[in-house]
Amino acid sequence: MHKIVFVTGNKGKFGEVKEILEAKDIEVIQNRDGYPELQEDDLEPIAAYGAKWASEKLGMPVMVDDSGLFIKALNGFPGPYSAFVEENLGNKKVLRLMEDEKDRSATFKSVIGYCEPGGEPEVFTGTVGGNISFEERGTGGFGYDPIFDYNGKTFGELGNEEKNKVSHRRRALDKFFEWLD
Ligand SMILES: O=P(O)(O)OP(=O)(O)OP(=O)(O)OC[C@H]1O[C@@H](n2cnc3c(O)ncnc32)[C@H](O)[C@@H]1O
Ligand SMILES: [Mg+2]
Repeated sequence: MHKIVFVTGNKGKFGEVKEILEAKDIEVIQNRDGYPELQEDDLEPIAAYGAKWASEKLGMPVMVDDSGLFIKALNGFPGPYSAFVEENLGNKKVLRLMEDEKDRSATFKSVIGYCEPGGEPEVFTGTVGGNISFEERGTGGFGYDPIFDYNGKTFGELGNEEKNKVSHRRRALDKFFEWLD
């Protein structure tokens, strides 16, 4: 049986990952110490570096999840700056930026970084396409979920179980499981 430390300060991410991993008989423990986040245009190098750094520091197999929302009409913004934008601007301001945009398409992306002490990091990427809604809807999930419309319902309206079947995070974790086996 695998036992993995998930380094994240995000309660929503941890809850989702725990549910998905436990169904696969993988034990996951949260560590909130964080890791140095590289300033990069994409998420893969950030997740790879974070996983390597934290596994060496903790001396255990570690996973991290660097994720973000890429909005087409905003040239991929907030992308790697998703955490900063969520904390400092919030969903209402993102909706304001999108006020006059007809093309509402957006991609959620999750990059799982995994590393064992002394090893090299692996990364697994999952994406899901949707549209930025015109208003916040739903109270489930976290972060950008209330403004990400997937087939007519926002991730905030879907509920955890449904979100976990189709989310970017789920798709990245499925690749991770395939590799782990
Ligand atoms: O400690 P870490 O794991 O870094 O937690 P974080 O919240 O800082 O996470 P990121 O650096 O990966 O930034 C991603 C941002 O995108 C948001 N986000 C990521 N996945 C999401 C999801 O499934 N639904 C809604 N928002 C999401 C998340 O809340 C952050 O604001
Ligand atoms: Mg972060």
